[in-house]
Amino acid sequence: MASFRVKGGKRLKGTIIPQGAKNEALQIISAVLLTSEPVHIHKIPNIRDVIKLIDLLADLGVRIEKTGEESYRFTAREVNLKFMDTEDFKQKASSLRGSIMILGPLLARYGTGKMPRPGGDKIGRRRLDTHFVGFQKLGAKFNYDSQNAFYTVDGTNLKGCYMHLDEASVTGTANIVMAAVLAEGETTIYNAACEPYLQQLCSMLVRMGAKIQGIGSNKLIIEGVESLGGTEHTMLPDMIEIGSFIGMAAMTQSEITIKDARIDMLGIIPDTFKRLGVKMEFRGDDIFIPAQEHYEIESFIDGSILTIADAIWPGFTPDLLSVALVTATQAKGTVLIHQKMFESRLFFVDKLIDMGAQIILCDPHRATVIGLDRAFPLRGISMTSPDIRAGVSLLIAALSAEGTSTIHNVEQIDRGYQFIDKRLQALGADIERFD
Ligand SMILES: CC(=O)N[C@H]1[C@@H](OP(=O)(O)OP(=O)(O)OC[C@H]2O[C@@H](n3ccc(=O)[nH]c3=O)[C@H](O)[C@@H]2O)O[C@H](CO)[C@@H](O)[C@@H]1O
Ligand SMILES: C=C(OP(=O)(O)O)C(=O)O
Repeated sequence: MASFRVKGGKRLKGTIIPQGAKNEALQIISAVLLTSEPVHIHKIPNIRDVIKLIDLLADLGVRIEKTGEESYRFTAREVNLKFMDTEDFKQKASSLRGSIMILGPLLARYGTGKMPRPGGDKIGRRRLDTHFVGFQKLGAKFNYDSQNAFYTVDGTNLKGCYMHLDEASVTGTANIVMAAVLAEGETTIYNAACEPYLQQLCSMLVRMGAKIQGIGSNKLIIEGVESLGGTEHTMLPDMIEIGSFIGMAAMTQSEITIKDARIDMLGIIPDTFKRLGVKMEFRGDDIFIPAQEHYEIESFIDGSILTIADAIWPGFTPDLLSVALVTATQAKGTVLIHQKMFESRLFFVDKLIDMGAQIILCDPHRATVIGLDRAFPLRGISMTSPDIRAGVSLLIAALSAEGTSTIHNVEQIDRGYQFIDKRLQALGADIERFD
């Protein structure tokens, strides 16, 4: 288990370039299984989950060539389906969440797919019903071996249909879209998720020859095609990283420029941090965050306490609520943070409280933060990162705190943030990794 030692209280300064988006990468890399032709992908983040998925594809027989620092060419000419029956597969596929998205492409192209219960953050119940109900509606047979926690889908003649998803699941929508693009006839997916990750996936599939209408909306209409061809794709900058850097800059009173942020694809993220009082300027496609000693949380128009809640896109992503929460700890004012989707994602606030933050955990979904307005700094402590986004929020708290903090289990942070210690060192942070 690796750890970070962080000496807090230093102001950071400089420019940071966001990595390619983690959750987009997991979809896009799974989609290479849909074609026998090469798919050349750029801006692939060098993070644990993505590397694990690439390894899994290599084990499935996909030819993988590294063509640049962040570029790979994938050719899934033949796929070794037998690998899915091995212990090795079970162990590797169950270690990340994104692996679930190889099922849709394998079902579409080979009529079969298998998967152990996938891993990912332990942030509450993470059901997969939407994925499997969608496959079944397309005509696949589904089996769940509860003793071994192993899912199987089979169906060689998928047929398009109308479906209304029970929830707008991000990975579920990606999986069903990837199954439907090669199904016979028309599939309508209503209540589809439409995060930028999905917009990017659908646009790539269209470049590969798929017929998809409604990209960016919650109603996708897909006309199945016989086969798909190769293409080239570049990942968007990671919007969750960008939000994390905005929060970090505010908390540490740092002047930071986030380069090439694709502001047009960030949705409500910048405005949400602005409501916490964080000042920023858009300079072309860069986000400039000035060093700010004080920032003040807005109230609602009627004077009541601001609520920041997560919602499916185009709402505020749940993956940035922990960062919004930590950012509020040094603001002036009060905010209610409401995590609607996941029930175990706010428990990390006990560590922030140990550091001196004023937070009331109302219930597993809601926390009220009473900002300190820098009346005193947080103090460094020793803590363990429970999940990827709580982990980065604790890191932000540690960077702003007085004294030294130790954060254990930083593999959780490495799942989603590329070389984060080195990139923060380049901005002047005093952070050191040790085993
Ligand atoms: C690899 C990947 O891409 N992971 C992301 C993906 O996970 P993932 O695709 O697993 O998450 P889902 O979109 O399926 O659902 C997330 C949670 O929200 C609940 N839910 C979802 C939709 C809805 O309309 N109502 C509702 O309550 C689900 O029951 C579940 O508990 O999307 C999540 C929600 O943005 C993000 O936190 C994860 O980072
Ligand atoms: C919850 C997340 O990831 P995963 O779905 O891979 O666990 C996340 O990226 O915040």
